[in-house]
Amino acid sequence: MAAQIAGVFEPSLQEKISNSKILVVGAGGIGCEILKNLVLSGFQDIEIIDLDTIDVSNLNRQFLFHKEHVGKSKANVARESALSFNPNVKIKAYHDSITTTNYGVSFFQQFQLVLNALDNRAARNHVNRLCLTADVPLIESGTAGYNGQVELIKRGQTQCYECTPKAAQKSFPGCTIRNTPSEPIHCIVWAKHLFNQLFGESNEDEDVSPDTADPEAGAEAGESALAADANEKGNVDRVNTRTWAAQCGYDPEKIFNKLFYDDINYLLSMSNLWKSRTPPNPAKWDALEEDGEAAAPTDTVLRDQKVLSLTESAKVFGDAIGALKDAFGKLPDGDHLVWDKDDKYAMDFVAACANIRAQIFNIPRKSRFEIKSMAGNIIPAIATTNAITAGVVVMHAFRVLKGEFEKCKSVYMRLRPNARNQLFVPDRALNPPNPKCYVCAAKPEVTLKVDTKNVTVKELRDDILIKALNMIGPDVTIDGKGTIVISSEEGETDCNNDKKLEELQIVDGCILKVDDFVQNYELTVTIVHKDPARDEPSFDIVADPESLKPKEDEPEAQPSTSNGNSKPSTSTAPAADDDDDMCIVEEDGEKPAAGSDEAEAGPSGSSSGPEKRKNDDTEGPSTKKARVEEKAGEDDDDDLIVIN
Ligand SMILES: Nc1ncnc2c1ncn2[C@@H]1O[C@H](COP(=O)(O)OP(=O)(O)OP(=O)(O)O)[C@@H](O)[C@H]1O
Ligand SMILES: [Zn+2]
Repeated sequence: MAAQIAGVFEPSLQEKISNSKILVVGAGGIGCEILKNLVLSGFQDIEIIDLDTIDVSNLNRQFLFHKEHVGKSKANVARESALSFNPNVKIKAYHDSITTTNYGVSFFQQFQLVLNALDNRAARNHVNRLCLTADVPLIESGTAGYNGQVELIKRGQTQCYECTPKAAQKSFPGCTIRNTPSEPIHCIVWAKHLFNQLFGESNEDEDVSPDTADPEAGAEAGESALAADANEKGNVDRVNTRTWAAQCGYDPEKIFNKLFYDDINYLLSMSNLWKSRTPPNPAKWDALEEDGEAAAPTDTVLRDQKVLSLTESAKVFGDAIGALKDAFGKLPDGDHLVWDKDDKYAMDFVAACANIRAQIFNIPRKSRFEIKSMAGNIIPAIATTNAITAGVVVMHAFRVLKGEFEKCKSVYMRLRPNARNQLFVPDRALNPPNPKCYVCAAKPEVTLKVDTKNVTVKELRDDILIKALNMIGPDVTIDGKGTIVISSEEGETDCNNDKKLEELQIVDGCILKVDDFVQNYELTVTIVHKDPARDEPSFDIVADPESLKPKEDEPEAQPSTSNGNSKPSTSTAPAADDDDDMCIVEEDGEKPAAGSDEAEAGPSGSSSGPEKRKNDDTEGPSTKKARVEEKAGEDDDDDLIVIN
């Protein structure tokens, strides 16, 4: 191993490599490469954590895993395979999520360095917070296709992962999904929601029935649209969708007619919606056979590539419902299916429903392959990008161990050389912390613009604090009064769950103190009431209260990257006047010295091996909902910052 061979590294680094304890979070595409690099570099004490098991689709690039490992823990198998390179290394593997309470601040404090090799924002945010609290340097990395990025996060010296707002997660307003879809993706999202309503973890926000509370439908929704059926929230849930489907024995014809005929007629009766839109055409099961088209193709290639007709989609729909009903029936009571694009019937179901709904709403239908990419938000994973990225991560690790933080400038990998002929573009300098960051600032605070009349305490906890602000178990008190609104102790404040915020005096101007014990994170939240318009979310989080001031006070526009991440004004753009060589530039214009550890360990920018494209069925298991959402909306621009 390199550190054990005299002369490869300078002696002080050699010693640090041998004596440092390193945590690798994630044993996927980048994680496998990092672990191999660490072991071959001579690290002696490594811990690795991954919550997932090995999928056959990982094998093309996660080279520590082989066919016989499919279904086994990624962390454990990665450990075993890495030990085969060097059985003398101490590697501890955890088959677990890093976001559980088992891995608190004291766990993180054991390590000299943490290396993230994750694929979702929620876990990244969490590790970011714990490393800040534990004051352990974190090297964050990610790839998206041919693009990659490595950055150092060090408390007080660099930006943290949450210093700059990330591109908003691609989500769609409920009434567009439920009432007025206009793009294929709207139908795909609706179909995934339907899957959950029938077989998955049902979620009130994922209702698929017509929404009579749609402000655009106006008063008419109440008059002519069978308002008697609507519940107080305006949803047509005469009976819970799953209960109803179970009562009718998951009969495909009945389900089809309810979703695609009755509900569509209901929507048609909300005539305000169709004043400036093409109205939908309800479809009836009986009428389909007359279409006389061939049965759905059984050949897999054809099945994936062909754009199925309404009749063909209905056939696929029927078959999928039958298979999913059987799978659901075999689960223990209270358990549910999890949508997975690699599960044939789960995917068939979504593709068929999306296409049937698209046809009804005069939206172009898509092939199963296209729907799968959109539903799974797939960006191809490229083995070479992962390998190069992991190489840069470990080079940064060496610098961190040497205390050379200023040399750990963020590095961006691109598909094509830029004007300076660089494939690896480093920032000019470290990006300093954003003093207004709602995570790493001395006194983190945000302004929450929220519909205090309609948003409930439960929504404040689940949708805002946990989902949007990425907390694990928040405790919330009203500042000044000390009233406990939300407690992380189970059941303690359940009586508040369904209360609207204003009922608890959480109104315009109110200040909340939020404390997440697991993350050791305290946040001050100032409430600003808002009345959302149609298609507008019921809340916005504004990290910088200055931006609420009138426009004339607005400061100069901040530079932003192509994915919408705006950097603080102190941030630096990738160096424009660096050396022309296709290598990582150490300082402006300075190349790694031949024979230095960087030169030895560094990836050669122009030596990309054959690129393996991710095949179409490579997304990880769907237990990782947040991951799927995260990838949505990311573009493939050369300037890309984020991250697979
Ligand atoms: N909270 C978490 N705790 C531990 N490991 C996590 C957590 N969230 C994600 N991971 C792991 O991070 C790894 C990221 O690797 P990668 O991006 O290659 O994903 P993948 O699921 O292996 O591949 P793909 O998504 O491309 O099919 C995965 O193995 C995933 O299980
Ligand atoms: Zn920050």
